[in-house]
Amino acid sequence: MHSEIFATLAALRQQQPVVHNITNQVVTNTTANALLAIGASPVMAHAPEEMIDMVSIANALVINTGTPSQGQRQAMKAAIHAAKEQGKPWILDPVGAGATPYRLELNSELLELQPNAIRGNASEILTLLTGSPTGRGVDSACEDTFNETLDYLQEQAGKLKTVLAVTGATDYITDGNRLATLTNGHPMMAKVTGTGCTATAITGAFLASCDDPWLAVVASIACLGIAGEKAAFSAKGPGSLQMHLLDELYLLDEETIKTRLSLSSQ
Ligand SMILES: Nc1ncnc2c1ncn2[C@@H]1O[C@H](COP(=O)(O)OP(=O)(O)OP(=O)(O)O)[C@@H](O)[C@H]1O
Ligand SMILES: Cc1ncsc1CCO
Ligand SMILES: [Mg+2]
Repeated sequence: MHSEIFATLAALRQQQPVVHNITNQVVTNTTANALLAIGASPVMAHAPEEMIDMVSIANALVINTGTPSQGQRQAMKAAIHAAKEQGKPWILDPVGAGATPYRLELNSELLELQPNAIRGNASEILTLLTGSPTGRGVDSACEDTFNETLDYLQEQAGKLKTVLAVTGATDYITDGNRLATLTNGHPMMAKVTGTGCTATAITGAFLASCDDPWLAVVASIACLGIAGEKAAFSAKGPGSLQMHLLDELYLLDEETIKTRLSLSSQ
């Protein structure tokens, strides 16, 4: 599958999609730089007054609930409605969905607006799907047992007509019919805040450049995992990992994807 993944990345680099992000205060800079490194054109905007105009110049919308204010909540809904009207894909990152009742309520509201894809860690995705909080803040607390719930994940993706991506040591991506399991990446990636938010942001770019949303999400998560494990070779710790990750996203080529891809799909 490496050639389909590279073709998807090549299409993204050719198109340089504009990706509109309504995201959290922690990762705004990191995710903008990751989008530039992979070949997209980021714009970060959350004033409710400019949402319709901003969506109209964008090719995809990324919604991340990491630091959700009341104003952002309003902006998110306005932007999502505009994206749906204009037939543009949008992706949800339900950051810390189970951390507080406010976050769970907001994320449940956003789920009802039918995202084209949803990416989170195991706790966030299970919280969102079941409505019962799990996890610790923005970090996952149920990854070890996640593979027991894969049938449920597939069933929910089919029911919600979306692509669900659960990331962690192993990444699972399903649209209800197809399931990809990826084991690229490196444990140090979890020691840099916002690597998951980066996964979601670049997935917005892949969704803009690929007609098959499942393939777009698989390609995105595979590219990040491969770039992350390569970055970890040259990194001394989380600080330099963050810097090397941007370089590896920028340098990613077909040969690297071919030799490093660790994916099974069914
Ligand atoms: N133990 C691990 N081994 C390999 N790769 C990992 C590991 N933990 C995370 N990753 C990779 O790191 C990236 C982010 O995934 P993660 O599940 O940590 O996101 P997250 O919890 O939403 O992060 P954040 O909230 O900080 O943005 C994914 O590409 C994932 O594959
Ligand atoms: C640490 C943190 N807190 C809110 S959002 C965020 C970034 C990782 O999700
Ligand atoms: Mg996250």
